[in-house]
Amino acid sequence: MIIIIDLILMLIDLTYSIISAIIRTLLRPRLKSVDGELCLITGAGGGLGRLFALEFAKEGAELVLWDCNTEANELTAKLVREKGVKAHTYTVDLSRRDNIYQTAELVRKEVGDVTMLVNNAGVVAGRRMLECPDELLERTLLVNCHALFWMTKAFLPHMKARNHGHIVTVASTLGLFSTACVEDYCASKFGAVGFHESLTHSLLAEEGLDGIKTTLICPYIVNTGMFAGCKIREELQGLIPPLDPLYCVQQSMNAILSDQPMVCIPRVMYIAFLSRALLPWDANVATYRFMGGDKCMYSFIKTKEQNTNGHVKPC
Ligand SMILES: NC(=O)C1=CN([C@@H]2O[C@H](COP(=O)(O)OP(=O)(O)OC[C@H]3O[C@@H](n4cnc5c(N)ncnc54)[C@H](OP(=O)(O)O)[C@@H]3O)[C@@H](O)[C@H]2O)C=CC1
Ligand SMILES: CC1=C(/C=C/C(C)=C/C=C/C(C)=C/C=O)C(C)(C)CCC1
Repeated sequence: MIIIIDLILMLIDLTYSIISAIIRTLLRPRLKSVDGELCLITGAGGGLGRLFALEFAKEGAELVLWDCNTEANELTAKLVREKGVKAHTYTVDLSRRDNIYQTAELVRKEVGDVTMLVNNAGVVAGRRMLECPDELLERTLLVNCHALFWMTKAFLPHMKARNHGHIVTVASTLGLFSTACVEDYCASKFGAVGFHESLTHSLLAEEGLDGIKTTLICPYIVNTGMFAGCKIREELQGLIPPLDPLYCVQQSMNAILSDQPMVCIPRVMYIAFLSRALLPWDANVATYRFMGGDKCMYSFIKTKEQNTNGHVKPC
């Protein structure tokens, strides 16, 4: 008998979530205020990270900016301060767990408890696996995936103590479906998606933690330079163009500020995600070949080779 009641309650919940998701998609959802929040952004010296900092500053959040590139990070801080917002910079190598924990402690002492965490920093080896130094492949996993564990372990306890906070994971569409020649990146982003989802389930399952929100962001190619050269079949490029970084960040901000659990940017990427799960493997291979998704990284790898001259930029 109880199971029947539970089943009816579950079906009501399910219908309600579908209807509210549709309404959220069609109407403009109410956005929360982040005025007075302490927001930490990793990779703040780079493309999306800097734009996230500027958007959060516009919304009135105080900022803690982490990057391994001190100069680029200071420039972000300068731009943020010009908006009359406080910004605190830290030079951190996210591939080093000890460095993350030490810097987190320093932030707690010098600034206070972080209430919003935007795990944005990411790297990609950009070489064919068999020709790539092991350390470079390993670095992708450390920065894009392992660092999520250490960041969460460092900052979640204080959010839990106050039942207040928000953890944002900037993953990728390549965390939902994959392509050739980016094994390190796909493994790390699939890992990031899995980590994020499990963390979200853990928070939902624990009583009294309804004040801690999570958002997973899965963008397609963004014109920041990170994936310069990556392209699909020429005739289809106009149909699914690379994203403008500001558009990507504004769409992400809408998702974050409306406490949306996940967003694919652009929305058409949900179709690729769904077809990966629903269609037979060979059917996906056929659509990849037709759309140029199978070899989309070839020119990226070539461009990266030319830009770096075969050298690895140390963090
Ligand atoms: N660009 C794209 O097409 C897409 C990007 N994404 C994801 O979005 C996020 C942001 O990407 P994007 O802005 O394009 O990337 P960028 O390379 O422009 O910026 C990344 C920033 O992170 C910093 N960083 C790299 N490694 C470390 C490290 N070990 N410790 C601390 N900071 C580090 C970089 O510093 P430095 O410059 O010195 O290396 C850089 O400032 C990433 O997670 C990426 O995977 C998702 C989908 C598409
Ligand atoms: C594989 C594939 C596609 C191409 C996807 C690309 C090119 C994704 C690039 C993503 C990047 C660069 C993410 C970075 O984090 C299509 C055409 C959508 C069709 C379905 C299969």
